[in-house]
This record gives sequence, structure tokens and C-alpha cells, in this order.
Amino acid sequence: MINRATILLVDDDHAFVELLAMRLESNNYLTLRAYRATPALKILQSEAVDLVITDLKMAHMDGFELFEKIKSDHFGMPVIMMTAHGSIPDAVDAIEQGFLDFINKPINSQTLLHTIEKALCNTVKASLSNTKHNYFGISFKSCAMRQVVHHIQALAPNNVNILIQGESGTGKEVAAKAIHQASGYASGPFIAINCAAVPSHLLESELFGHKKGAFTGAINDKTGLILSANNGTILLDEIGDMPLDLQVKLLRVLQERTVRPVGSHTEHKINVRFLSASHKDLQQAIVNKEFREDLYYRLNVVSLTLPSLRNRVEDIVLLANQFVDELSSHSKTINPQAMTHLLNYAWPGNIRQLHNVIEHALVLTPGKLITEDTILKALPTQHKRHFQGLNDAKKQFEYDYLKKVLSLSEGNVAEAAKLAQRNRSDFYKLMKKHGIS
Ligand SMILES: Nc1ncnc2c1ncn2[C@@H]1O[C@H](COP(=O)(O)OP(=O)(O)OP(=O)(O)O)[C@@H](O)[C@H]1O
Repeated sequence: MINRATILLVDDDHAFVELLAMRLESNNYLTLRAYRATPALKILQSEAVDLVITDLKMAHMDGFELFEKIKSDHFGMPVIMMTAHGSIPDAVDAIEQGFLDFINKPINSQTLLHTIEKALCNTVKASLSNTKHNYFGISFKSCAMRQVVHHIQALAPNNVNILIQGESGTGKEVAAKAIHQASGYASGPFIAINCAAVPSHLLESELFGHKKGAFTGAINDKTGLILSANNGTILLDEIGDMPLDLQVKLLRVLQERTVRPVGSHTEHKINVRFLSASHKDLQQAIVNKEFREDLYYRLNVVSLTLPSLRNRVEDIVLLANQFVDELSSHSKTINPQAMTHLLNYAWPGNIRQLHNVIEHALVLTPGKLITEDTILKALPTQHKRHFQGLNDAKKQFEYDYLKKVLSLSEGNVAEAAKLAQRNRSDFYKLMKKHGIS
């Protein structure tokens, strides 16, 4: 379980602090409040704070002065500054002085949460920490997964339908189980059905059940999976593969909260939490008329996206070692060269593929050490390197820099060019090179 982060809010506008605290607490953060810089410093001496968000303009001691004191007494403490809307000089100063980030007032909720999560992940504490986490079966170390788990912690207790998206094998079912276990339905059943794996003519009866004699082959009454999941959670996996006629019936179930088995006249009331998952782009499926838009909005009250494994390399080492421990009875280890190949692989099949590769490598390893040769044999030959070389890393830096400067200047290219100390035509060229319009 990951701990809830504690955020210290500092601003002399009491009402604003209260509002901000409410927003953050409803997103599963703990908050501490200070209405001036001096009490904020006192709080920092006595409480375990993970992040400070401070206003710039405050009576007695402003945000910059507060930041200087925090830097000297609490090394590594991430501090985000709030700036008045459009105040580019303040924002530039803040970044130059070493503030981790800045947020413009009035504050947009999405930007706020994104900035906070980014800051918490980038702290000195987080980057030095070697902590592995396990949240109801989700093992992780990466910031990307930390954000997902944080999201799950906030969403699980609310009975909203969640659509879980992500490439195949990224752990959508594992995430669904974690949501179930962290929710009020945890004492009830968790049932998963893969809509793509059941022949379409059987899917309806599988989900809703049937009465004896409802169709050829219905020799007994059958309870459907939705009813079996009563007081618990059902995961409709690969929902994008559900036939259109069944989508209409599912929509009705979600609206009425009742289920009628095939061939029956009886409606059964249900109390089930619906989670669905898909590796397909459902919005594209709507455009292609393969998925109903009304059902999409019912299922996707909130969406959760799982990052692909190549975007969370810190988890590769953790998961590879975990799978070795789970799958081998004798304590085997992966040697560093072999691990480098695992880190360099693109993992199109994500965690499931990593699991299979480790399983394969273990079969090929009679001794205690899984070597480079063995890993190369176990990995599909057409694997491509994705670990960034220096040139790619430089390009990425340039791209991120341009985006940051443009964000500081709120899209004003002339202003951005000035900040970057380039003339305007150079700056346009750089933007063009990176496809930024
Ligand atoms: N964070 C994790 N920690 C440990 N094991 C994991 C994690 N995430 C996924 N796995 C393992 O990876 C495999 C694939 O996970 P899962 O079935 O949840 O993926 P999925 O996204 O639902 O796949 P698909 O799109 O094919 O349905 C499983 O064996 C699962 O146990």
C-alpha cells in the first residue's frame, strides 16, 4: 500500500486554501494549511510533509523568501509556486530559483493534480528511494504506476463505473482486482469475463443467464455472471469485442440495475460494480460504428490508463526478479548483462510477455545464474531497442524544453524565443523540427 502524500498549502487567502485543501483531500491527499510563511516553517519542523505548495505574494515573508528557508533547512523538499494568472516573469523567476514547478491561478484541477503527481515522483526522496510497492497485487516502483495506484485509491471507494485502458498485458485485470479489493464490494465476488473469448451467440446467456428450454441446448436454468457477481464486481474484459445487439442489452442493465435471463420474464435486481477493460481505442470504434456511444459514456464514467511496460523501465527489473522468485524453486538470479537486454527490449506484450520470457529463460537455466545468452534465446529475435541513445535523449530534452518555454509564455512564440535567448526565426525552425505548431 502506498502512503497518502501530505501536502502543505501556504497562502494568506484563507478561503482559497480551504478550497484547495478540499480539492486535494477529495483526491486522496492529506493536507496541512498555513496562512503565512512563518507558521508554514513551524509545521515543516514538526510534521512529515511530502510537498509544499505556496503562493508567491504574501505579507511579511513572500514565497521566494520562504523557499530559501525551506531549501536551507529541508534539503530536497519539493516546492511548487502558485503564480497569478499570466505572470510570466514570476513563473520564470520561480523556475530559475529552483522551484520544482509552478501553477497558474486560477487553478485548473487537472493541471494541479498532474503537477503534484509529477512533483512527488521527481523528488530527491523518490529518486533515491529503492522502495518496491505492492498494492493489492500490483507490484511497482515507477512513477507512472505510482500515479495509477494513486488514482485507484481515490476511485475505488466511489461506486463509479471505470473503463480500464492499456495495451495488452499491461495488467488491466490486476488493476480491476485491486479496485475491487480496495472498494466497499471487497467482501463480495470478483468475476471477470473476456468478451472476446466467448463465442458471440453464447455471450448473452453467459452474462445474463438463461431459463431451461430458452434455446436449443439450454437443458437447465443457468445463472449469468452478472447475477453471480451480485454484491461484488464484474470486469467486462475486451468490451470492445461485444456484439452491438448485446451492447444495447448491457446498456439497459446498467440503466435499470436489473437483469433478465434469456427466456425468462423475471427481472432480478442487482447491486454490482461494473468495470470494463479494453486494449482497443473505443472512441475510434464509436466512429467506426462498432461501439455504442451511449454505452461508452455509461461504462467510462472515469477512465484509468495503464502505461506500457516500455514506459516504466524501473518496473522491468522489479517484475523480472519477482517472476524469477515466483517461478523457480531454487534461488536463481538474472545477471546484469542479461538484465540490460530486458531493459532494452520494447515489450509489445508488456508484463505478460515479460512473465513468459522469464519462464522460458528459467527452463533454459540449469544453474543458478540466468545469463545474457539465455535471455537472448528466450527473447523473440525481432526485438528492437528502445533505450534512448544520447542523440535521442538530447532531442527529447530539446522538445521538452521548447514545450516548457512555450507553456511559460502561454503560447506566445515571440515571448518564448526571448526566454530561450534565440531569435524568432531560429525558434520557429526548432519548433518545426520537433513538429510543434
Ligand atoms: N503490476 C503487476 N505486478 C505483478 N504482476 C503483474 C502486474 N501487472 C500484470 N501482472 C501480470 O501480468 C500478466 C498480465 O496481466 P493482466 O491479465 O492483468 O493484463 P491485461 O492488461 O488484462 O491483459 P489483456 O489485455 O491481454 O487482457 C498476468 O500474469 C498478471 O499477473
